[in-house]
Amino acid sequence: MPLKQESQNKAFGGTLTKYSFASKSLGGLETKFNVFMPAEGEKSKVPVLYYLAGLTCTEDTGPQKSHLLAPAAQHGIAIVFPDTSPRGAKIEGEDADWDFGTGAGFYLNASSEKWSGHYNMEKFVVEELRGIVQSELSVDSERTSIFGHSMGGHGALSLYLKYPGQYKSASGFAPICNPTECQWGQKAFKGYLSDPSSEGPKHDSTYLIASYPKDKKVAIKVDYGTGDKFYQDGQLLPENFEKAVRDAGRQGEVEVGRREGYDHSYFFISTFAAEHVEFHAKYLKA
Ligand SMILES: N[C@@H](CCC(=O)N[C@@H](CSC=O)C(=O)NCC(=O)O)C(=O)O
Repeated sequence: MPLKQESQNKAFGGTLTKYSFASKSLGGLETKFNVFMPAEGEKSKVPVLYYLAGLTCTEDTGPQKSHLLAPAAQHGIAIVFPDTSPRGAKIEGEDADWDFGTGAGFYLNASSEKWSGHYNMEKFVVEELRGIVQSELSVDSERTSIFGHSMGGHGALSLYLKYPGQYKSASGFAPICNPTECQWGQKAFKGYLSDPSSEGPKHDSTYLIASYPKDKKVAIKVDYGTGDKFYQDGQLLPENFEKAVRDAGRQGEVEVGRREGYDHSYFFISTFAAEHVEFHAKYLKA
């Protein structure tokens, strides 16, 4: 696999390395991702977390702003930080809005003809990047979990629920919990999906939780802030997800933290970063 190393920095006793490669899932476009590898990775394969960032972010936002590296180093866990969309697909309208197209891939495979050649972030994260990370880096892919922020929180929860068993646990910082019912999700699904009303629920955690296999336990953690303007504007809808969790009889398997006064920013994420890594460490190191 022609992985090109773009940069490397020593951090918290381990390394943060940026790689690039030409992605098949993204129609051959070059993509970049960062990997935090704790010191333990030099001697043996370590568990791995995928961090999916939100709208307008890149592969650099998480490592630079989340404060996730120190707790990951403490628990001996690697973190992979992919980009949030393909870049440079040259599709008309791709750069027109900050909440659709570039920087807004929504972690699904587009089914509409216009976008489906490149906008396949689901396949990219679940299959292609995971395969590359497993074959090229010192990680134990049997011990993989996923988390993310906002659009990336939607990605983490929905991919966890769509692929039972592939991820040991999932968590979201202010995740978009019910994309078919909020403006961000409706706009994305209308653009990327050829039949949003029938396909949308298949990418929506608030619906997916009901069909998760009954013989498997769910391990999900969500935190959101009451001072988050996107929560106040109805973009996140954690209450709808909580109701779906109750209806599915999964109350004991999903933790939802309502954090008084916190907003949508990386100050909120960094406040709860260590708690989320600790949550995942329980499942990754069980
Ligand atoms: N440009 C927008 C704000 C965009 C924004 O807040 N993006 C969030 C993710 S929102 C959901 O996915 C983010 O993580 N931004 C990066 C950061 O460093 O904060 C606007 O004008 O409102």
